[in-house]
Amino acid sequence: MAGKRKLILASGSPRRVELLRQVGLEADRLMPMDLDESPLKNEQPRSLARRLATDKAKAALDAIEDEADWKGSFILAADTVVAVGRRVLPKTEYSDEAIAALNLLSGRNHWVFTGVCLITPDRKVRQKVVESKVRFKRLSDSEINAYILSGEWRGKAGAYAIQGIAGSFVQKLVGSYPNVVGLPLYETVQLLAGEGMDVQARWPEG
Ligand SMILES: Cc1cn([C@H]2C[C@H](O)[C@@H](COP(=O)(O)OP(=O)(O)OP(=O)(O)O)O2)c(=O)[nH]c1=O
Repeated sequence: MAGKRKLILASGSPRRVELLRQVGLEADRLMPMDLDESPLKNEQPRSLARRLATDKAKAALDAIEDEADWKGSFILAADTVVAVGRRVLPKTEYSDEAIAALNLLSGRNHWVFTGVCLITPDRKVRQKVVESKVRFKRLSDSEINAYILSGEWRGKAGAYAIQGIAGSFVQKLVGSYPNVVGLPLYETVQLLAGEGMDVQARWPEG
């Protein structure tokens, strides 16, 4: 019966909705979960991505506790973390922190980790962390200033969005492009299918 279960996306991210839709999966419900996303002391970027994805999914599970119609749903959540070495870059809110982050990324490799958590209808908790290595070209001050004016860095992990102007900063990407945007598609669909979702039955007809 898991094939017919509903899918809750524990997210408020329009990018995650769009990425799921791209592979023929429409979430039946969106549940943005507002959590404190600060890293714990000495927490590695990969562990942070896994923990936050899991906390978002579990928070959604708690929230539907009294909703009989949604109890046996799949719950999917994700969290994307940008890191240089062990250092986690913030989701930038202010231009000075965005300038600092972009200077750090300039001419270097960094890692993007996206944690994905799936809670199954029988409440098993499945997790994956997908990593991608991204190399930015060297950014001049004038490029950084112009990028700041674009506003595309606002609220973004690592102060950039690869799906926008910053796509032109990327010299090399080893891993998964949708993972950098916010949801690794191959791994997410593997997780869902592996836990009994009839993925193809959800594909739209054209
Ligand atoms: C590196 C990178 C980050 N981002 C953004 C997406 C997110 O805003 C942010 C990662 O934050 P997340 O906490 O993973 O996601 P979110 O807060 O947007 O959504 P949710 O409700 O699911 O928690 O970085 C991009 O859009 N493109 C990129 O290339």
